[in-house]
Amino acid sequence: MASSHIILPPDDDEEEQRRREDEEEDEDPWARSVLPPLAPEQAMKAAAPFSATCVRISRDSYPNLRALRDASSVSLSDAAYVKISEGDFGYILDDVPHLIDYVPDAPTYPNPLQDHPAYSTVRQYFVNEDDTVPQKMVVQKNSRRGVHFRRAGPRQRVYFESDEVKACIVTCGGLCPGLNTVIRELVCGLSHMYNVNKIYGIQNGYKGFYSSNYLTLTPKSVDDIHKRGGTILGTSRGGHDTKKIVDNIQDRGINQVYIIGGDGTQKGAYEIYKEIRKRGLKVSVAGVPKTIDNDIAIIDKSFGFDTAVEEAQRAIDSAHVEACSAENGIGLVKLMGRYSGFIAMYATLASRDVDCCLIPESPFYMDGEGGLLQYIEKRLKENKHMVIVVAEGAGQDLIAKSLSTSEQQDASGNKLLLDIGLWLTHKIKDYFKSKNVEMTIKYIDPTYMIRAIPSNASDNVYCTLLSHSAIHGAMAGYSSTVGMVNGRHTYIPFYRVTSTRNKVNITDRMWARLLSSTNQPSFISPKDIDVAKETDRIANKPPLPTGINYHVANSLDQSASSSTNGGI
Ligand SMILES: Nc1ncnc2c1ncn2[C@@H]1O[C@H](COP(=O)(O)OP(=O)(O)O)[C@@H](O)[C@H]1O
Ligand SMILES: O=P(O)(O)OC[C@H]1O[C@](O)(COP(=O)(O)O)[C@@H](O)[C@@H]1O
Ligand SMILES: [Mg+2]
Repeated sequence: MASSHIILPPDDDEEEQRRREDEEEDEDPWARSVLPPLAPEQAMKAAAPFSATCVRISRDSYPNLRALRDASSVSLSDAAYVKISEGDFGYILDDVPHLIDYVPDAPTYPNPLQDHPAYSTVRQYFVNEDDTVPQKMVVQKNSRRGVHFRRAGPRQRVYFESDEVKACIVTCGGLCPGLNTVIRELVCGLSHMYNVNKIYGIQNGYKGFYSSNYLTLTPKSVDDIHKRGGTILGTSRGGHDTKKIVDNIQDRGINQVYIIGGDGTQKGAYEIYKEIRKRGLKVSVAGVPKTIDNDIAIIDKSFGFDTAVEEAQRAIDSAHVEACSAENGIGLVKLMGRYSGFIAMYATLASRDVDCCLIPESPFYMDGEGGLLQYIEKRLKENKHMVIVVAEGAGQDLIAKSLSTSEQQDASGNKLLLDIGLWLTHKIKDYFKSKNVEMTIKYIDPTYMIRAIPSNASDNVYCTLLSHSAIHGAMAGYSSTVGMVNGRHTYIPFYRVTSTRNKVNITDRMWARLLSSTNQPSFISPKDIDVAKETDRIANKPPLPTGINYHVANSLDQSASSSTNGGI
């Protein structure tokens, strides 16, 4: 496959001079992009695992970099870490960093799996270095091949000897079913597949790197933890002090860091990686994305999500029973989902007993024609009972307005939510009281119950595969987040999973299915739909703009590059 790596320009005088000129012309900070710490020869080596041709980006390419930034939300400081390659027919590899990007002489060793009695029998067990997975599956005849991620899995050669590995595992952020399974599978996978026996658990999230003892983990000590909810390591919000964390990694000789957590955690993992790289340490950083809200970008689905949706059914069933057993009974269930309403949407679709689902992505209003109260009244008249599911992040603007409270944050900087369930309960009660209509409302808040349980069978298997991908990647010298993309396991650059958030798209067919199953009003005007479509169009813009010159030998033909969706 013909491909080329984009390497930002080295810091030589001539370039410097040109950059200064550019600065004067153009105040866009991207044009003054920080230069990478790599010399071109090192960069060439860095590309070696992908057998690519490295190409320096010249001054002429700055506009392209700016466009890349605009299209994929790459921040200025990320520029030096982005590894983009191009191939035939619009193929783009959004690659992940590798140890030899900055430790060019790191030795390699044969993968011990080849002598493993179970794995050595697998035909084609090792992943081909050139294997990549497309981000978008649906294409047209003339589509460009679009963005790809490196396929996860065991490599023929690894960058660590088994004896040399000192691994640590940390869990951060809120709970999620499956955390213990991931911990277990990381410990057992490292031990059973790669004969690693120095594995440590960091207690209570990021701050545990510098404030607590490290726990020794063995396959025996984690043997049955997957049957328990929560995390045996403990977790926390806040406390990410990059310098202190990396000081401890360095002092204790840790060379593989496994970080399980959500979007905030993956941002933290990226900071740790950058500091490790700055110090030239031979350390792999592997992020395993965790989020009960399913709001991490790029990946198909987060582990624990299915378990959470399943558990939510029990609350909805109870709400339904309560509602059916009363005159004008309403069952109201609040589910998690700070910014994204996936749990509420899937739990509603699965249940079929829900008459209205409210999520943060779809603003609603209470009073007047087409409002929530009018709909509830109509539904009770028709059916004598109803069930409402609300995601905790929905309607926050309405509560804030009526209570005139100021926004508060948790230790990680996440917005602290006001209780939409309680607020709705009072509003609904007041409404019917003012109309002299008898009714009963039962508010069920199972939010913490659905994330504190152990993962179900399919999430357990998913956790195992994610953990194995993380181990294979770290052993092979990659630093990245692992994730399933279109059903295949991949290594995704940290910046890609943290630069945007996965949200329910209220202009796609899934939300329409929900509306048709509940019969609730959409609460949006045609004008709002146009705005949502436009937002969606912008969000789905290809990460690389069309028709740009990336110094690729086999550049794209004009017709392909002018396709409206950028060929992705
Ligand atoms: N931008 C960031 N840079 C570095 N660390 C971060 C960042 N955002 C969050 N973190 C750290 O990641 C950890 C978990 O973040 P949090 O948002 O609470 O949960 P989650 O990872 O589940 O989203 C916390 O310890 C927090 O300090
Ligand atoms: O655990 P806390 O601090 O009460 O926060 C609750 C939040 O945690 C979540 O369950 C998950 O959030 P994270 O992915 O950031 O961990 C949200 O749905 C919810 O809003
Ligand atoms: Mg989060």
